[in-house]
Amino acid sequence: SLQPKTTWTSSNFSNEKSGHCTSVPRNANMEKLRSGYLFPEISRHELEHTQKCPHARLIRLGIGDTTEPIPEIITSAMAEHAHALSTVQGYRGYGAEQGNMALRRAIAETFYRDLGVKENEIFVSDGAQCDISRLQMLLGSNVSVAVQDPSFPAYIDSSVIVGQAGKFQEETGKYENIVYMKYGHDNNFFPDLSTTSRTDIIFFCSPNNPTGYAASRQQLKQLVEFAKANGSIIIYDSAYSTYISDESPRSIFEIPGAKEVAIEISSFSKFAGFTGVRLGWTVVPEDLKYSNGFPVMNDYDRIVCTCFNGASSVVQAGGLACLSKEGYRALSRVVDYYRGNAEIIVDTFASLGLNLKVYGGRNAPYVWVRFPGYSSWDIFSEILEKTHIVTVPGRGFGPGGEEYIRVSAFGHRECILEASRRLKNLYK
Ligand SMILES: Cc1ncc(COP(=O)(O)O)c(/C=N/[C@@H](CCC(=O)O)C(=O)O)c1O
Repeated sequence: SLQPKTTWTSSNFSNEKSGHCTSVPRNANMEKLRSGYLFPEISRHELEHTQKCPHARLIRLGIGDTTEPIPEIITSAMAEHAHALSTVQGYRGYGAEQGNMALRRAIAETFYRDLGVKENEIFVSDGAQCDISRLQMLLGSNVSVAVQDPSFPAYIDSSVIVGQAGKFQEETGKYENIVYMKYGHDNNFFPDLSTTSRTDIIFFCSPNNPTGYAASRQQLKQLVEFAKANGSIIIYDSAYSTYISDESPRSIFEIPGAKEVAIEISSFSKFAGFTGVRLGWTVVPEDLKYSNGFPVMNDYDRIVCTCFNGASSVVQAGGLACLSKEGYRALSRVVDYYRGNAEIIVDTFASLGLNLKVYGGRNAPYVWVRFPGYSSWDIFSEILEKTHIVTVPGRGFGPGGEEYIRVSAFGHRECILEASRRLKNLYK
């Protein structure tokens, strides 16, 4: 249940000293963060709405959180492992910080077969969001960063927290020292690299959150060449790769030369429903070297060993079951179910006849809807107030998201159909 949680930020905290204060100074980087993290903010708006309309049946198409049960073959593998911990012969303590070797091998086999990714280059974790922060610890504050605009907010917020960013500029809605690679309907959803400044790190998400766009092979070749020419490292987020239904690359390592310039993070959250179970992985290729020739993988291994004691053994048993033939087949049916939801959402907005433009939903569980001339927070509020449907205002993903909303396809089918009916009643 949603508890009222005030997120204390610079904007809603007054500096009056009340009661005892320590002498510890606040981290100046935390001061730079402009508002609460986007998704708890959405939850806060949702809570306020339910308090205002206690009888409304809310439909949550905001935070990209899975809703369908995990197939029995996977949950029973976790239960079996958990029960074995009650026996002398079955009990296990700390595992390898890098992950269970059988699981690392299964990830290599399932997602990187014939791509030359080896199991020792795969680091199992408690989720991609956590790995983003561990990678930021690895990189430190003296690197320059580029992000897509709009983009998943964790890249920017973690860059601010570790000190890579300068001050926030109210007038542009951007942080200094971060390069925002604008992309959208007017440039085929891929940034113009010919006008993009060089940075040490390039965060790139495909299929993209929030736009749902999957970069083409040609575009990713450009990205790899751009990174190679600039001596940059790509951090490629493939959390939604299992939703790709066309020939778009599922991994950056499908692109020749990528192992010398890219790290890939991914997750069990969106294809296995592990958003609350917590399991992900990061690929750091042996060929990826710092400017002094030192392998990045060695330092990432040190970060993992020092700052993380490995993913839960129970959850890793579940991960292994996900990648079994039967488990993966069962999960593919769930991914198809969400794809069907996305199709209904795309058709709904396309049918409204307003001057709006509908993107995404084909290779990702997100539909990206543009209401030209409207503020995305106004659209978000109008839809919430008049249809009790939660979406995410595009502006929350960066200045490039203005005029858009993101609609998640994660939901029970009857909720998606009801949302479709309500939107048609509102706008038709
Ligand atoms: C591109 C991308 N990468 C990583 C994640 C989080 O992955 P996990 O930490 O493995 O669950 C996400 C999760 N996104 C959800 C949930 C966000 C959240 O609650 O932090 C969303 O965009 O609604 C993501 O979109």
